[in-house]
Amino acid sequence: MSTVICYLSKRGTTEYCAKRLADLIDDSVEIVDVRKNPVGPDWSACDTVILGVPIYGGDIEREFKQFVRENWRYIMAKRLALFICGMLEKKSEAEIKTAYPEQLLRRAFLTENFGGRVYQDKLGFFERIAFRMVTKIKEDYSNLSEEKIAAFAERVNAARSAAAEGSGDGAGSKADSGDEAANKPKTSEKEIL
Ligand SMILES: Cc1cc2nc3c(=O)[nH]c(=O)nc-3n(C[C@H](O)[C@H](O)[C@H](O)COP(=O)(O)O)c2cc1C
Repeated sequence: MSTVICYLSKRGTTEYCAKRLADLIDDSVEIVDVRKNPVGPDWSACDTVILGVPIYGGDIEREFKQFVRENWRYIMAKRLALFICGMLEKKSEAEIKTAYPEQLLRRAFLTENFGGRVYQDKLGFFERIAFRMVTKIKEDYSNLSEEKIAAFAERVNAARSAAAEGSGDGAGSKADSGDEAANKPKTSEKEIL
């Protein structure tokens, strides 16, 4: 069994995080850009799913929501970890809740905001204005945390090893996120959305 990281990225930061995680996770990892592959991976081949999405204007892109909706039953059946890329650290908790439906959050054994980065010359005129309004930042800026990415990967590795040794997902698992559920879809998206 392998790990799949499904992400959306507008300007490369979330993609960078997905690739860093893939380097740090001790497993064969498939990376899926949901804009290029909205159908998703071969879900039967993986037991661990990581989702990652950036925050813009307090929300996430419609395509990502659609990807999650359309693949709900598969995602809910796997060992699940979720991240966002957002610069507003104080809003991390609220933005994670905005990015992911409540049931996905309950299902996940791990959630994190890795921070974000912006290069002003990559922004269009209106986006530059919107960015300044939201963040009050006028320069290039990064608060992306390599430490958080590494710690996240470590917990994914720990969960996989614990499951391999037969002791659940080993990472503060929640009631219905045990390994026995990893490949058995229980809930259809129609029941949820
Ligand atoms: C126009 C604009 C609006 C943004 N709004 C938010 C926001 O509401 N909350 C937040 O935490 N970060 C916000 N950010 C920061 C982005 O989440 C950050 O740059 C992230 O790294 C982008 O990821 P990406 O490169 O994968 O698209 C905003 C950035 C821009 C350019």
